[in-house]
Amino acid sequence: MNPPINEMMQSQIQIEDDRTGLSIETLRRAMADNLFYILGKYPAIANNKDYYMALAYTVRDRLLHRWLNTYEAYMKPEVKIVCYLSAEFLVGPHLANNLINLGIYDQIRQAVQESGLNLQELINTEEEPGLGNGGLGRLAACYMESLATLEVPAIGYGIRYEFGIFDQEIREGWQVEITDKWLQDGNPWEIIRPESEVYINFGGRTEPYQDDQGNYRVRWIPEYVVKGIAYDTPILGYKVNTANTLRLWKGEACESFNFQRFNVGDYYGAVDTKVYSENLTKVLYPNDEPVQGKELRLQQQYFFVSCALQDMIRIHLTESENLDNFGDKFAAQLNDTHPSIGVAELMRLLIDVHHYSWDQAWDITQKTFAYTNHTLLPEALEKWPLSIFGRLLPRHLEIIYEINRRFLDQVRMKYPGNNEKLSCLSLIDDRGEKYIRMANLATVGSHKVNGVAALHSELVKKTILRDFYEFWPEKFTNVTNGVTPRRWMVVSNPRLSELITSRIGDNWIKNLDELRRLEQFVDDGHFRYQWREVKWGVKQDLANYIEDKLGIKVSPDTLFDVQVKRIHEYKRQHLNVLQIITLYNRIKHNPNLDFTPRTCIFGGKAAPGYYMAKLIIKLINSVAEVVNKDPDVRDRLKVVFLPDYNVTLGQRVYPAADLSEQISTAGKEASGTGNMKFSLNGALTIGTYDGANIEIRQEVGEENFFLFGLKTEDIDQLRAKGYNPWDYYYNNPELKSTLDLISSGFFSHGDCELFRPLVDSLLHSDPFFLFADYQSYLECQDRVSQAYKDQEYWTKMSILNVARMGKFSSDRSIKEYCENIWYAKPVPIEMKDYVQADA
Ligand SMILES: [N-]=[N+]=N[C@]1([C@H](N)O)O[C@H](CO)[C@@H](O)[C@H](O)[C@H]1O
Repeated sequence: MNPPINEMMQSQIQIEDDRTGLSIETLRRAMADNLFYILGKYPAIANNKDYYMALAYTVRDRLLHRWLNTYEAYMKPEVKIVCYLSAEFLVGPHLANNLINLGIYDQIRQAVQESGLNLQELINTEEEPGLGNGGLGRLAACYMESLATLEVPAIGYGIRYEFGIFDQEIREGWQVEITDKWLQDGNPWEIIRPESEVYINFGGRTEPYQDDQGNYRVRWIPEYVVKGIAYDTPILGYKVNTANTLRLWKGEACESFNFQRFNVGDYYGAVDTKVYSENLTKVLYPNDEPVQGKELRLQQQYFFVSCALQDMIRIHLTESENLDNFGDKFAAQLNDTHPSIGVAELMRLLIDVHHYSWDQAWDITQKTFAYTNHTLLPEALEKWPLSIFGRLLPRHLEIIYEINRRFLDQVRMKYPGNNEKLSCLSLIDDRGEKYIRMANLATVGSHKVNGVAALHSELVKKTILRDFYEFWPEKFTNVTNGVTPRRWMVVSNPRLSELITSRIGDNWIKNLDELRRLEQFVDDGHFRYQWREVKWGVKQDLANYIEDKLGIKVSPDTLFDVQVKRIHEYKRQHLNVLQIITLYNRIKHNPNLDFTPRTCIFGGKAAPGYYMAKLIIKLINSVAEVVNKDPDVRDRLKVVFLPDYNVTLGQRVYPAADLSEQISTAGKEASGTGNMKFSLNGALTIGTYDGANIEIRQEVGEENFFLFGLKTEDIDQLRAKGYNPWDYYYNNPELKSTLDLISSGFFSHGDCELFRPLVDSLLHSDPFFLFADYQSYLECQDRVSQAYKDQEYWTKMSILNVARMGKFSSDRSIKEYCENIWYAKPVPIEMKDYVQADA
């Protein structure tokens, strides 16, 4: 017999309080309940991983109301949703960030403490989802967090790789890649959505036919079909009710087991479609920039994009008759060309499945899509051989031909008889083996194209997309990258955040321009003292981590000179090493040299197939081995390579830096985002006139930025008149002795061959102009050493750097995308109780 209503409501409210209450007692009980009922453990047999999971579920309970209220609010036809299509989302660990964005960090810390546990230890047990390579993937994550904090409806669409970016181990100085089993202990932050399944075709052929109304149509008869299943992760805004969704797709077999095959003993055949389908989303391609034209990569791209577009159409048709206003409901951003097949896929879905005319479909497509370019590197511009493309996506090839035919008709109109223009603008590169140019497809199919920093966007218009810019100047714009201050300041650097808040309140966390108010305290000696104390404390933490992980003793009294980012020749980690060897030589030649003690810290993964990048890692570790134990150096110079650099380690490193190395060859780093994270944590930048360095210098003031090196125009002139690295080698004794020391085998136990490929590449071609910038860099580093001696002066520059970095919040970037590209507006979420909630 059911209990009387109010008793039921009472127990319901009780349950509700248990699952959303924030009193310390309720939180403690919730953790204990989850440990028992979800993890099936009791304290005596539980470890930190179990407690972490129990806590994660406790926190998840306290965001579900926001999440479901947000989801429901977006289902209204008038609500425009931003869909961020990205092959990478480098979200980082969730727990600490969710506690900060829910505003419950202190309650949870107390509840965990009263349970006899340590919150930071539980936070450190979380395995981060490494679903990205570097800047592009992390930018997508910062943007998703800012979209939620600004209460802009958004869905992030991507791939749920079973194995993310490899874990990096360093063995005898060499990088070794370890499979990233991030899911092995389960993932409490995602919810599977079986009802979201969609079907994705591959291969086969197309067939024209006439439908019942006599319309000519085309059907696609695929060779095989894969099922796409969505896994949703909530993306919380900071202290708002909004919780947007990151919807990542996993490939599954339509039929996971074929009994007929099994019955005839064909055991592999019985599961091959299962293996094939799941392989699709098995692993992330570990290349940051250079593309690998592997068929599986194109399959991955088409898979998640088709899942996303079918899902968007399903959402639209739950509230609208047809897809006429699809471009008003959704703004789909192409995060580089990786999802650009979406242009042809939306055309296919609109024409073949929903029977729109070509022109109607094309209007909807161009209105829906916008494209962000993230790199100028020629080897990073995706182009697919027609052979692979046509075999895998026969219908899309037909559609791309038709898009191209109609587009080139327009081009002929504007440039009659100009075949050069036609072949430059064509979606098809038909010189030699034919290719589909994905950047051209993305540009033609989008209403807006943007670069990621002012210089980069100008170079996009002047170089790789020049002809398109001349054809459609109004399409091109810039949105300089940004980073979220929640993860990169509040979560990563609580001590600095508290010091800032103690002086200007905490509005800066949601309105980063407020940091400017710190300027009034730059002449306050006590504030500068507090500023240095915070930095010293964080440096001590990193020093402890380095000793614990690597057994290397470094002192927080030294200048922490840090370069962390993917290893790539254009990022010039090897120029930094040349500088270190030069400093070492100076000490060796004059041990009593007046030397500002320095700890040079590196971190970053090299793409497994990128030999030169791996050799650079080996060189860094080899130089470290010699310098760190050389008695003449007397600990005044230390070199450290931090293994397995990722978001979690970044959160340790950015707050601890004094000097941020942003030394790419001018014109090569589209933007950089690490540069912003360092500066927001009080590090001063030594950098070239490249990417967002330029805008950081403009904001913080030239006097608070250590600029060196050639600008893009200088590099172009040098290249034009013929650049001979040997000239620099013979005319600069310090450079020569530095190179000669490497060639002599001094850092490789006498093996002169080990680093020859690197030395030869520099002496014979030096494609990234290290020699040309070497002297300017060394002199700039001397200025840094001088400046660091005057700690009051350095602290003033550090405070001014933070105070003037407001522009580089990803909130500002998202506001620009909303105003100039997506035409999307905030939709504040009213919290409705699904059951009596007292959160
Ligand atoms: N691909 N890609 N490009 C990059 C980074 N490597 O991920 O995108 C990042 C995000 O836009 C940029 O900051 C960076 O300069 C650029 O090289």
